[in-house]
Amino acid sequence: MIKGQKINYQSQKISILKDVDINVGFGEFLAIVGPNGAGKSSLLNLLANEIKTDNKKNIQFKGKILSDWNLEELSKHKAKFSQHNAQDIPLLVADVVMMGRYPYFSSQPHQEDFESVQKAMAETDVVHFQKREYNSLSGGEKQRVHLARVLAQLDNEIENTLLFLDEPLNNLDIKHQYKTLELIKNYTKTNNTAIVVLHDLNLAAQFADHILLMEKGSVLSYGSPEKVFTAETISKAYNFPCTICKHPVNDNTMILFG
Ligand SMILES: Nc1ncnc2c1ncn2[C@@H]1O[C@H](COP(=O)(O)OP(=O)(O)OP(=O)(O)O)[C@@H](O)[C@H]1O
Repeated sequence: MIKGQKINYQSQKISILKDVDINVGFGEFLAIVGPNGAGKSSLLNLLANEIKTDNKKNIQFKGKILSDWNLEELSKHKAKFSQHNAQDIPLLVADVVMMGRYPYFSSQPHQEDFESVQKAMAETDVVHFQKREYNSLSGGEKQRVHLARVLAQLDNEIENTLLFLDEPLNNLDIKHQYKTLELIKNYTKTNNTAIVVLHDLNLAAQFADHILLMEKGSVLSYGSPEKVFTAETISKAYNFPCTICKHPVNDNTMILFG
């Protein structure tokens, strides 16, 4: 679906990404993890075509160089949920979700746009807020509205779409954290791909197919949760002690800190 070789990125002469290799397939759930400042958001922004750089020739999306894509066409193949969503949008909730449909109509939304909005709002449990002012919602409720917006953006006939999510669990209560990860997992089960920045390593181990662990702009480890999440690797990345064991219920890799 998307691959990049030796991705380097610098801003204001500071090197932010160094020789990052990445290859994410159709139907894959990739979690990008790592300590603060490791370069996770920068990598996501670069892959999502949201950073202006000359260095995009070595990123290919669906077999075509990322910078060669027509932007309108690209917006129907991939969507991105940002870490810092706008907190002040003077619109009703349903109209914020409709923003995801902008690539599909010019002046007035069509019936299918309204249907996509309703479907996406149901998936993220915000239907009951749809006529509320977006600005009146809580932080977690606003997050779910933006999640609905990006889902509505990718509700189309294209076979393999790609969702980028930068810390989608911020502000969410435990039930909505799990519901969101289950939603992303189900999205990947129909051959779509999700690349998700997560801070909770145990949730990453439980839901992701592969983990990309970053440290200081480079890839420290990349592979299955069992391969990446060793006590030695995690302690090195986070400079914090941990123990690895098996989750007593689902047998997934479990990390205990301290
Ligand atoms: N435009 C910029 N100019 C200078 N430095 C930058 C710029 N953008 C990012 N950085 C720096 O690059 C590093 C990586 O930032 P990035 O936001 O990608 O990290 P992150 O892994 O997503 O961190 P966090 O977990 O805190 O969100 C940080 O040290 C950050 O301060």
